[in-house]
Amino acid sequence: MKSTEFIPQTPTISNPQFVQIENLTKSYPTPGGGEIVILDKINLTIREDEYISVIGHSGCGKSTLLKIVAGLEKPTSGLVKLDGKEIRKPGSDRMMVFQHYSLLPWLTVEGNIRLAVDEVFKTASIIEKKQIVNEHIDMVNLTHAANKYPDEISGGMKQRVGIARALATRPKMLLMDEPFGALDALTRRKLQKQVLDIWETHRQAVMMITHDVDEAIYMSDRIVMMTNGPKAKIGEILEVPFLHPRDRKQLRESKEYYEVRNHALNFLEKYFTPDD
Ligand SMILES: Nc1ncnc2c1ncn2[C@@H]1O[C@H](COP(=O)(O)OP(=O)(O)OP(=O)(O)O)[C@@H](O)[C@H]1O
Repeated sequence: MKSTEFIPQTPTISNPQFVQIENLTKSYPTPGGGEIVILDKINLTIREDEYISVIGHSGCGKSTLLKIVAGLEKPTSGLVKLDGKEIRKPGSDRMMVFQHYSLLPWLTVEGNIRLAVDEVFKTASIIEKKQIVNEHIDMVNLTHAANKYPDEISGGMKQRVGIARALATRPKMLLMDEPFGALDALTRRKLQKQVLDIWETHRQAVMMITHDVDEAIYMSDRIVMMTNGPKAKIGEILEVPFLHPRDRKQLRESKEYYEVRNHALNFLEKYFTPDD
């Protein structure tokens, strides 16, 4: 028996209202001098260790919602709080992963991650920073490519660098906008698993936009389903009734998986418009 088994485990209490989106509305001006309401009175809370997916038809305002939580856009009315504090601008407590990798081409894999670590851990020693960088390169299995430049690695590897870069700054929340959307099917599956493995060991709040219902079910605790825009609302929130860690094959063998899947697909179908 390992000695650690005698150590009493302190139950971790996760803040159920870590992220609070309250009555959030977002409008944009129209060329005619009016305004168009994109998001209409959105209310949502996210737990400190919860993985949320957001699905909805193209143009309904998913990215706009994510950008407001990131602090890149301001709500027209309503607010978003993170850990009790109102979000007014971007901060290192929230990191984003985009569909397109946004790496600096003149820096190596290590250099790209190092830049973010230097920016956030200003007072850490060189050795500490190097350790953080190496740990995260290793976490996404890129140690062999640490000295390569972005144009020398594949799309999947670039996305792993983007994920390692976001995680290396130890954010309280990870915001991902279709992070696997640009990848081929096999790479996408591998990276979904890798991200889920990392999240299962280092739980944090995640908000991920996806168009893929299977991805949402495999990865998230709840699926936020948005109605079509303009004036998009949260139509329904679907609980995903599977414990972590998850195994894709076991999920597919369960009847509940298809119930959840059909429920989500029926929701999307209901809001389908022919020009989608
Ligand atoms: N800066 C802006 N000014 C005016 N309108 C905008 C602006 N940004 C987004 N919009 C509009 O807001 C709506 C929602 O856009 P958003 O990108 O959030 O949708 P989405 O659900 O993420 O779409 P997709 O799934 O296609 O990425 C769209 O009609 C878009 O044209």
